[in-house]
Amino acid sequence: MADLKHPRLFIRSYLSFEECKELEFIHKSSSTVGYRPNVFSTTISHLIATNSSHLIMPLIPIRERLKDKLEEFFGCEYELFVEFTGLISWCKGASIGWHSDNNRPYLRQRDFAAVCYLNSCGRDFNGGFFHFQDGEPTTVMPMAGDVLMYTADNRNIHSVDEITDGERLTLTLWFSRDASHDEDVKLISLFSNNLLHSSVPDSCIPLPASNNMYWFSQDQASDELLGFNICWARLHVLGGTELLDHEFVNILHALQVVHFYCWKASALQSFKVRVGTSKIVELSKSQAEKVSDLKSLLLKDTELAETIFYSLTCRENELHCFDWTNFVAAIAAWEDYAWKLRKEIRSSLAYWRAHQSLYNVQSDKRL
Ligand SMILES: O=C(O)CCC(=O)C(=O)O
Ligand SMILES: [Fe+2]
Repeated sequence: MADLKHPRLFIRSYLSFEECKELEFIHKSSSTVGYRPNVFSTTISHLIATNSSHLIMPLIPIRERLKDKLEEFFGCEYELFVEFTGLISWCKGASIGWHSDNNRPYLRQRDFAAVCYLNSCGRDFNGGFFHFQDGEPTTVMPMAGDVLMYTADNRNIHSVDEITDGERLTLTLWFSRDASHDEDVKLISLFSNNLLHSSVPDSCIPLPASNNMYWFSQDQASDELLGFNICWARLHVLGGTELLDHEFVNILHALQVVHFYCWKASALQSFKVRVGTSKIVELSKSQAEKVSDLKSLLLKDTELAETIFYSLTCRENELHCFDWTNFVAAIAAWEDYAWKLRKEIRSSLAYWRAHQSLYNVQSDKRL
């Protein structure tokens, strides 16, 4: 190990661009308001609770690779349990001062942290540099694919500068030596209840959680008079609220499909279309009224929503415009994608239950 005084590891380009994009899709279509101001998070238990368990499948091999790498580097093979896995984004105004990650009585079980950067400073957001108080590296400028691993104790006191623009996204994991804090055991029991004993017919349509999990206001204490529903806000910044019609069972369903379209279309380099060249489908009068009623109810502070969720690239005069034909194709592709993952999770669950551990069954040599 390089530095015993400050045990840490920084690896560039550990995750591929495609892995980052897939996790971005999952987060942007599933997040809830987070645990700190201007922070949003997607936890595995939330994915399970919203009938989106299958969306954890892309996380499983990444999580496993991170754990193996961390155990190897810090010399604690087979000693660690994942205590928490989450996709976490910080928007304009979010920051955190000097701290260590086990600095609260209820966080004492945390032994290590792994932070994977899923998008890039200067391109997707501004600000948000990571600093260690002592030792090398001192400062990390987050770039998509990079990973930072460090001990959760006071040998690695760190801070994150305020985000000044855009949305900074990470996959963050904490690890513990204490088996009673193994999140896998808790998650497997949630999966089992959800996927095995469900009385409702099998479906990939997400089910939104309670409204307060999606309600953002600058002052969390204020009531629902100001602020916005983050699902509506995310659709709004993509121009997608004009597309809502009978195709979508609920707002989360629309958000997943629209973000899926954004993910796949940008991979094909055909997503950014100059203003004026796209065909937008006109809604019927009654559909338009319904959307507008919902919008006024759920997007009370449009300006704030745009400040929080507009990406930097959106502002560069290049607007995201929808091509209706591609969009209809994306609806079908999203369904295929979801069912494929659903099948995978169903076939993995028996192995997970037997081992009480979430792992990549398909690549497992024991089979
Ligand atoms: O996102 C980061 O770079 C680190 C965040 C952090 O320090 C924390 O969540 O404790
Ligand atoms: Fe931290």
